[in-house]
Amino acid sequence: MSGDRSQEATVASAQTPVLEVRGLSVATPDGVPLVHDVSFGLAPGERLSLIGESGSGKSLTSFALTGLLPEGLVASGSVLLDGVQVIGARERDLVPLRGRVASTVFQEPLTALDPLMRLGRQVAEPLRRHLGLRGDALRRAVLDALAEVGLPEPERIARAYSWEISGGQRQRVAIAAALACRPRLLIADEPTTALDVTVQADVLSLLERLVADRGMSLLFVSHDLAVVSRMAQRALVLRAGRVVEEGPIARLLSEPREPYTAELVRSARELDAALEVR
Ligand SMILES: Nc1ncnc2c1ncn2[C@@H]1O[C@H](COP(=O)(O)OP(=O)(O)OP(=O)(O)O)[C@@H](O)[C@H]1O
Repeated sequence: MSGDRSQEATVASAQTPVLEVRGLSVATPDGVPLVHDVSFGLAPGERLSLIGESGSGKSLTSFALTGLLPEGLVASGSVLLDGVQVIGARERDLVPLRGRVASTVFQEPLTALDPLMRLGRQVAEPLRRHLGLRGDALRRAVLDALAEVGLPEPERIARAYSWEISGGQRQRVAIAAALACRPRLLIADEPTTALDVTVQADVLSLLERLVADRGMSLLFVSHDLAVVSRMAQRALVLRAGRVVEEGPIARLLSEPREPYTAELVRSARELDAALEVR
């Protein structure tokens, strides 16, 4: 009987949408709208991208999903994360969701990592808090998490500080910490923009592999259409805080309906062509 019930619970959780966003808006304290009426959903294992030029509201939208908006900004509408309402929730009700249900990897790993704390402790933190691991089990889980993101010599990296390793390695450590507790959703906000071009491709391959192997849902935030078309199946195009177009990426690239999307596609192609000429 209890076996049946636990099986039912697993099935129900696999079917619950990971994320359901309805009419999400973000405004300044004096009411200036920065994000307006954004809606979308993410099914288990689905990969969606938010694209748009700088300042279009991609980051504020992604911060609002886990209640991480900058001080003073106000979110309204509805964000159901694994069935839990994020808008208006108390901070102490959101903490258990971050890292456990949804994790964010940011553009600049230096801001995600504490320069005064050994990297191993930073990967250990979510494993201790969410999974209650201690002692040897915790040490092993930290080394496994570092090895899984392709870091050589995980023991050395665990003892190092963030300023002692390269930018690409730092982003791998940030990914290890974000994914240590096997969240259902990864929010990746321009995760390779701050990295050298040679390292970018490796980090994208790593994210692709982890998302596929674990059947995670992915919200991939980027201004770079080439990267987006590799990482996601569907995209929302944001402009000045509003969704102007959405659909499968192949269709957005071949038949953009909005002039703004067409412009994004055109500048991406121009950049590609310029690189080929060189
Ligand atoms: N704390 C804040 N207070 C007031 N306005 C803000 C704040 N943070 C962001 N904004 C404004 O909100 C708009 C959307 O910003 P957001 O960072 O979401 O854009 P973005 O599309 O992620 O751009 P980028 O790719 O440059 O990060 C911008 O006009 C930005 O100036």
